[in-house]
Amino acid sequence: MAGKKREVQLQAVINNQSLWDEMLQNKGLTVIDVYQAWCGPCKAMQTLFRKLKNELNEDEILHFVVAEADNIVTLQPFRDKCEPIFLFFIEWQIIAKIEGANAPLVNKKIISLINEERNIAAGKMVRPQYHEIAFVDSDAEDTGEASNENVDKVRNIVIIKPEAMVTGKTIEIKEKIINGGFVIEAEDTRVLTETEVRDFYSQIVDQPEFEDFVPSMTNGLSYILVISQDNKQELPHEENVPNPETEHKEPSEDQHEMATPTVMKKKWDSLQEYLERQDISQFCDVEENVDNVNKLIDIFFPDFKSMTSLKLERILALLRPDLFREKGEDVLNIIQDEGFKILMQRQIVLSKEEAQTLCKEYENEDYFGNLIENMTSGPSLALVLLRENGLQHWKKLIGPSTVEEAKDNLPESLCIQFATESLPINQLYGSDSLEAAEREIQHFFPLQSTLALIKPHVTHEQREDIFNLIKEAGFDITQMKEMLLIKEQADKIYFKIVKKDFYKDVLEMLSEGPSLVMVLTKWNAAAEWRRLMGPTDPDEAKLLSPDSIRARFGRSVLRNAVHGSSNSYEAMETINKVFENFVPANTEAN
Ligand SMILES: Nc1ncnc2c1ncn2[C@@H]1O[C@H](COP(=O)(O)OP(=O)(O)OP(=O)(O)O)[C@@H](O)[C@H]1O
Repeated sequence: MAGKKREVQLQAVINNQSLWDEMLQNKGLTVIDVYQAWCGPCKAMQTLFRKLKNELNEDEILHFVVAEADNIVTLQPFRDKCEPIFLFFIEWQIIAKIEGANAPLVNKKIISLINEERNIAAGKMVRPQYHEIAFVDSDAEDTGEASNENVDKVRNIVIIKPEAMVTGKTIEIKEKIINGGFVIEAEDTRVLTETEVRDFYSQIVDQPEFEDFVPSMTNGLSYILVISQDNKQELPHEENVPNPETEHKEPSEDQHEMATPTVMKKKWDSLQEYLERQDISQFCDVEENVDNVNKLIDIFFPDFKSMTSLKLERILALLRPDLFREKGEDVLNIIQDEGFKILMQRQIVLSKEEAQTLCKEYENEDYFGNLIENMTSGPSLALVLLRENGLQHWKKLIGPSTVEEAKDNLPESLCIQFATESLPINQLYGSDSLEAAEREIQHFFPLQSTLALIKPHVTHEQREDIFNLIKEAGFDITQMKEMLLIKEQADKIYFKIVKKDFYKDVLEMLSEGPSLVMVLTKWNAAAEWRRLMGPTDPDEAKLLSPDSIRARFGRSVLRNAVHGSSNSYEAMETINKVFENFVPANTEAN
């Protein structure tokens, strides 16, 4: 009972308009936790509020209230939201708003406003001219970094031309775009139709050379990307601004440096400008006009709007070695229960440099040395997670970076749940922003290419189904051509079995019609493609891997629908023979 009484005193309940009007008479600072009747006030913040009230309220200038949005007209814009919202009320005005249970931020805000109130009362400062904040009823205003997303995001469409595709430039271009701090929101490889080429180049269709240009755009695969840049990105600190003199410098072959989370926060004037500076603008064309971009998104990515309204976000998460070893399974279960889809996962023993980059925020702590030793002592688990509002949700789920901070403010966070004796830090890591996530994913899950083949017996309809499976599995089709595989060509692909008795049957089967030969690219492509193909014998595939391509489209061991390189080394060799001039992605074999 005593505890309950304390709780009532901590936050006065405002659940109708007249109580709200009464509250407006409060002296000092009032912190309003806006809630909905159906999801209740934010419990996670009560420990912090209690602590602050004990520490700061001797002169009774700090008040906490919970206010029910459904019954108070002023709070109408906050109805139908379950994300906690905190309003800061001083002198008849709401002067600040924080969305989400961001304890450190709320803590800082309260302390600074109370200090200000005391200085004003002591005559040390004049009350500032407050500007009451406007409440906007917008779903885009959701939380933290995502607020005003549509206003602050600039989208461009980029087409990487067929002539660049055949040399494998796509991978380099994509890497540079990500390293420039841009986000690839959608991507697709396809042979453009004439109409699509005319739509994309609508500004130059009247030029005399245009008709000669069209075939060069329809004679092979193009790569189409929707790329966004966050207008709100702050300019980097002085030391992080890339030096224009050294900006073009490529890393050496054996140098796989991890981009630090802050280095790339450069706000470019435009994507076009950035591509030019990187010497890659000749391989691709950019559409920047907002109306044209929207029109082209509808043409190339009809599902884009519904996808982005879901705010599906990809992030990198990491379980540090102690946690992964002792409670990895438990954490993976929680991740899935929280609605995250695990797109990729791998165990990785971090290098010292990688550990230092990931632990940069602790570098001034006396335990930093131990931390680096611990981080490099055994495998961590790196994960790529996908979820609606993934970035914010993961941050909230794992809590702040140290146990100390989490203990007071977020006792239910994974930081506290999985705290260890050995180190006072959060055993889980997550990307800081979507831009950082893309760079970290690229670092921990480097791209690799493999050679894939669809055999002649596969019908056109089945090919389409296979393309869909390939795309759903996250592969880029980086290169593709139809080939009638006569012996000379077939030997390049099947060099491992040319001496086998059944090879003549393979040659006969391949001579029945054109095969479709492709380069597929994603992290761990060779192994992932073999997993998607399934066992060699379709009957075995039906038993062991019923969703695999061979189980679904294979007819016999010989006519088993598809082929793939055995490993990344074989892939490199074969791709070089079949697609001359093509530079495949293969960081593993480099
Ligand atoms: N005993 C056999 N009789 C007839 N054809 C066979 C036989 N064994 C393999 N093949 C054919 O030769 C291809 C290559 O054989 P290999 O042993 O390299 O199989 P794999 O590595 O599982 O499959 P792939 O190389 O096609 O991805 C198989 O995909 C299959 O079509």
